[in-house]
Amino acid sequence: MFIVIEGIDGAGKSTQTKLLAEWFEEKGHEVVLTKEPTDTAFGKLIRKLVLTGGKEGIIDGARISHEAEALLFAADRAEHVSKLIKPSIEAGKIVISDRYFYSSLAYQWARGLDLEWLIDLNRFAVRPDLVILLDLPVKESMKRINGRSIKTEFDKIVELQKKVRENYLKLAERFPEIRIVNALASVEDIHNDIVALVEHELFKK
Ligand SMILES: Nc1ncnc2c1ncn2[C@@H]1O[C@H](COP(=O)(O)OP(=O)(O)O)[C@@H](O)[C@H]1O
Ligand SMILES: Cc1cn([C@H]2C[C@H](O)[C@@H](COP(=O)(O)OP(=O)(O)O)O2)c(=O)[nH]c1=O
Repeated sequence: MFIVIEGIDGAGKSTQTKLLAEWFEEKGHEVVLTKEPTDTAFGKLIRKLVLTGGKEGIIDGARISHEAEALLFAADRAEHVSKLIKPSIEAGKIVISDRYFYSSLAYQWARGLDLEWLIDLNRFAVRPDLVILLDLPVKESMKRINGRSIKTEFDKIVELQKKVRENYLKLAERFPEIRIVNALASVEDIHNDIVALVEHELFKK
């Protein structure tokens, strides 16, 4: 089974992926908890070039293009799918990813790239059984992020986060595997909502 948790920065993805992994482990399942961008060389390159917003991202004095950004995230994902996600699913493990293909659609589309191109670029990405979209207003997520020490370039741009949120909600209309969960609730209530969705998916299967 392959489950993805999506949402804008500060929605509660890392918090909920850990709780869901523990829930599966308590039921005796073997869980692979992963994230995008990954911690491989590709993920490190992305953080260096894209997320710092600092001088590392500058090549010949200009920030890398949005197209190059999208290609980097897709390259990281191609390795992630072939080396970790697919083999783990085939081995009968529960894979839970903090961000995946839908982040590329929501964020790079917000950066002005063509949605159909982004979907084509990621056609190799095996589709999850369930995608949990943690949805909340940006003013709340910003409050949560401000409590965090390290901020990425994306975190700080409120306008971008608003566009990303709108994009996610549009994607939820297009991709039936996406389920929207109210991320304004308490950590425990969100976890219970996610468990209810997972149980439904497990029994439905
Ligand atoms: N339901 C919640 N209500 C209030 N604060 C939360 C909730 N879930 C997470 N947080 C806090 O908000 C911040 C962002 O949570 P995190 O899980 O890191 O979000 P993300 O991974 O989506 O960026 C953290 O400080 C976390 O403790
Ligand atoms: C996976 C992915 C992330 N992103 C953005 C979303 C986040 O703002 C940023 C980093 O993701 P984030 O989840 O914050 O990673 P970390 O916690 O390691 O910093 O990258 C994209 O723009 N496209 C993608 O395909």
